[in-house]
Amino acid sequence: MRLNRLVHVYSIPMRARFRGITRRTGLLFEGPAGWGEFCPFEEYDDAESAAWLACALEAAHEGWPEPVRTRIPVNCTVPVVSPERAHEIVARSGCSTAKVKVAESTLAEDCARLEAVRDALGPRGFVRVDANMMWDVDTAVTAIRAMDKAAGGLQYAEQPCRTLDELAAVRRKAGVPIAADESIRKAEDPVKVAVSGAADIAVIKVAPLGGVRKALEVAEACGLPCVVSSALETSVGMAAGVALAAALPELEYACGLATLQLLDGDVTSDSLVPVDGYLPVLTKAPVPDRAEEFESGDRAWVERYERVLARVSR
Ligand SMILES: O=C(O)CCC(=O)c1ccccc1C(=O)O
Ligand SMILES: [Mg+2]
Repeated sequence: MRLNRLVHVYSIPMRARFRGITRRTGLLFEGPAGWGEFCPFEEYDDAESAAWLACALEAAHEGWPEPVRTRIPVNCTVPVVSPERAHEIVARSGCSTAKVKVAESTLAEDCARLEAVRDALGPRGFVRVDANMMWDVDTAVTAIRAMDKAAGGLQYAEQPCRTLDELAAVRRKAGVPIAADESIRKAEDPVKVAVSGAADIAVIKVAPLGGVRKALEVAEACGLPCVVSSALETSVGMAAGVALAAALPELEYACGLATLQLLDGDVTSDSLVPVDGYLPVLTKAPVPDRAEEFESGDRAWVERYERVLARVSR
């Protein structure tokens, strides 16, 4: 495959630290079908990054399957911030579902943040938490029960522990539905992983799963209701997640695609930020007409892209 001509390497500061990072970096390129975004996290090796490139190549060279809906309900995402800041994020978001990152601070701090989130949402909103595999079974059960009380009811708890056996045990004991995220996207073969005995909901991410078509296969194979969630892409990559959510036969839950607000800027003037809790479905990624403002000039990204490209086109 020929190297694409037009390439931008971006670096955008995060408004708050999220999953340990304070800047988001990646590469954008254009193909005959539109723009694609290649943005595996910095620590990912070339093997793990190959799926992320397959997702970007699908956007740039093939385009996406037909949507079955025109807008996507989304949750706002609350990082580890003060209760006051959490309240503000939720109240300003316009979303009726909030996902709160937990397990990075004390349980008391998580509970205080959840109380603030419930206060901002009102009694009819939905609150979910994401622990990113941080707990063992006993810690998870204790924490989830306490957080369920503090939040005035949890919609689900995402990936409380590392393994499927642990998720199944927490699911039996905690009395709150469980969602699998890392168990799917980090699996040897995401299509074959048997999550339905361990979780109630599947979180699917378009870039780590290798594109919209691959992720649709994963969604169908897992046999669970799905929540499409972002990997902190700019609007270019986010459009692929929106295309996946738009093509899923069923969509019961709000999706984790409202993460542009976590970045201090975007590469396009057509930013995919939600209005009244929904994102519009696009047929292709927006043009990154503001990429120059965030251009990092980091050649290492171009080298990474070329190495991984050689791997996927082998
Ligand atoms: O789901 C959301 O609301 C936002 C996306 C999110 O949390 C996330 C973003 C980047 C990397 C990992 C995760 C995660 O779900 O664990
Ligand atoms: Mg998660």
